[in-house]
Amino acid sequence: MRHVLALDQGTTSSRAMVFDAEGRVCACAQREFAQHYPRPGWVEHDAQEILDTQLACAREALAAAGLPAAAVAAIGVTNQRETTVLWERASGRALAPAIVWQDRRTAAHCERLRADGCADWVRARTGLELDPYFSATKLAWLLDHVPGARARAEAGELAFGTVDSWLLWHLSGGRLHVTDHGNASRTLLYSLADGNWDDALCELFGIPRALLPRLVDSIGVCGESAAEVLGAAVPIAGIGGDQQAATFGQACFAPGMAKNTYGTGCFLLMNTGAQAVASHNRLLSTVGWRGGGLSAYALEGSIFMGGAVVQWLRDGLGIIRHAAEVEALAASVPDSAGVVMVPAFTGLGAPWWDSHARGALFGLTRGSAAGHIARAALEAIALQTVDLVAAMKADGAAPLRELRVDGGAAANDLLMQIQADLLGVPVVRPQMLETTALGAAMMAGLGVGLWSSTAELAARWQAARRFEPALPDGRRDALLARWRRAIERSRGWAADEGEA
Ligand SMILES: Nc1ncnc2c1ncn2[C@@H]1O[C@H](COP(=O)(O)OP(=O)(O)O)[C@@H](O)[C@H]1O
Ligand SMILES: O=P(O)(O)OC[C@H](O)CO
Repeated sequence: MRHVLALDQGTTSSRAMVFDAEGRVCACAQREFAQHYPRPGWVEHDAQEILDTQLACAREALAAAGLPAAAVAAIGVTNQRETTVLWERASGRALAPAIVWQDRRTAAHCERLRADGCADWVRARTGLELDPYFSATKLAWLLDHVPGARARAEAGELAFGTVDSWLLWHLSGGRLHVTDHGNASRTLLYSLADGNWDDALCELFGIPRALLPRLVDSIGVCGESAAEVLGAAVPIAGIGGDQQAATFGQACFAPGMAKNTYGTGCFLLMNTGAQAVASHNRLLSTVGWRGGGLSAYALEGSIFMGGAVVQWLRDGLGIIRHAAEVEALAASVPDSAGVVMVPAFTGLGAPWWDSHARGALFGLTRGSAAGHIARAALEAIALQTVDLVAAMKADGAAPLRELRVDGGAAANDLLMQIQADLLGVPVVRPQMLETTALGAAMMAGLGVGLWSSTAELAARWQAARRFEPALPDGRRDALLARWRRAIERSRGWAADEGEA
C-alpha cells in the first residue's frame, strides 16, 4: 500500500487528495459548501454539510485515483481551526450550527474577561489572546443557548470538537473522540506548559471536562476508519490544523523557517523548535505538531482579511468579476497614488487584536480609480504580513531569510512581488501549492512509516518561483509609515457605537 488520502476541510470548501509514495497528487476532489451569516458578525456552517461534503470528496478522490480504500496506507486529516461543533454522543447529531473561527458573537464575553484582568493569565497559560476567534467562548455560548445543553454536557451526553474531532468521530463510526495537540492549542482550554487540557481554564470558561476529546499525536496511528464509511478500515495517522499542516507541507522543519498562507485570512507561522516561545508582541504561541519523534511549536500571526479583501472587491464593490482579475486591475496603475486600505472589516487580528477597528480607505482624491483601490487592497494584504514579521523580530526571532507562500491568493504574481518589496525578504512559491493537504498526507505517511524522515520530505520540496525584493529602503519605510498612520486612524472606530 503506497498511497495516502488527505482530507482537507477548509473554511469555504472540503477537499480530498490522494498522494502516491513520491508525494505526487494522483487525484483530487473539492466541494464548496454554504456560509451562513445569520446576524452581523456571526458566521456559521452546517456541521452535517461539512461532514457530507468531506466524505463525498474522499470517495470521489479514491474513485478518481482508481483505488479502493483497502489500498490506502493511511488517512491524514487537516481542518479549518477553532471552528466549534457540539454534538450528541448517542446519535452523532450536531446540536447547533458550527460556530466558525471568524464569528465575533462572543466579543462581549471576551471583553468582560479582559475587564476582569484575565488576559495576561490566559495568555501565559495558552499562548493565545482573549479573543472570540478561539473555541472556548464559542463553546460556552452554545452551552448557554442550546436548550438543555449545559446539563446534558455535565451528564456526559454531549461531545465538543473542532472540525478534526467532528470528522474523526464520524469517520470512525463514533469510536474516536480525539484531537491533536495542535488543534487543542487553539481552544483556550489547553495549557501549553502541561501539554494537556487545563482545569483552571475549563472553570474560567465554564466548560465541563466531560465534553473534551482525548488528546493524541499529530503524527502516528490514533485509530482507523470504520469499514462502512469508505469501504475499508484505514489507519488514521495524521491530524493537524490547516495552518500547522501547511507549515509541515512547506517543509518548515527547522526553527526560524516560516510560511504564509494567503487564503480567506492570512496565517504566518514560524517554527520555533521544541520550545514554545512566549510572544511579547501579541503573536500567538501554538503547538505545531507532535509525534513520530517530532515536536515543534510555532509563533503565529493571524490576519482575518487576506484573500477575503479580494472577495470584497468582487462581491461588495463589484469592480472585478473573478478574484484573479484583481492582478490586471492593480497592475493597470504604477502605484496606489496615495490610496491606503485598512481591511479591518471584522476588526483587526494580530498584532493589534482590536475588535472595534473597522475598514477604511484613506487618501482618496478626484483622481482615485478602481485600479488604485485594487492596488491598495493587495498592498494591505502584504502590509499586514509585514506587521507580523516585525512582531516576530521584536519577539527575538532570527531575521527571516525567506518567506514560503501558499494559498489561493499566492497565485497572484503582483501580490507576491509587492510582498517581497514591502518585506525586504525574498518570497518563495513552491511547485506544490496544495501544501495543507500535502502536509496532512506527510504527517500520515510518516505516521505509518511510508516515509522515514522529515529530511526525505524536505528534499522533495521544490521552489517554482522566487520573488526578490526590489524596492529601495527609503521608499519602503515611507510606505510603512503611511500604513501605520492609517492603522492608527482605523483603530477603535466602532467603539463609540457600542458595536463589537
Ligand atoms: N489571483 C488571485 N489574487 C488575489 N486573491 C485571490 C486570487 N485567487 C484567489 N484569491 C483569493 O484567495 C482566497 C481563496 O484561497 P483559498 O486558499 O482557497 O482559501 P480558503 O482555504 O481560506 O478557503 C479567496 O479569498 C480569493 O479571493
Ligand atoms: O480554512 P482556512 O484556510 O481559511 O484557514 C482557517 C484557519 O485555520 C483559521 O484559524
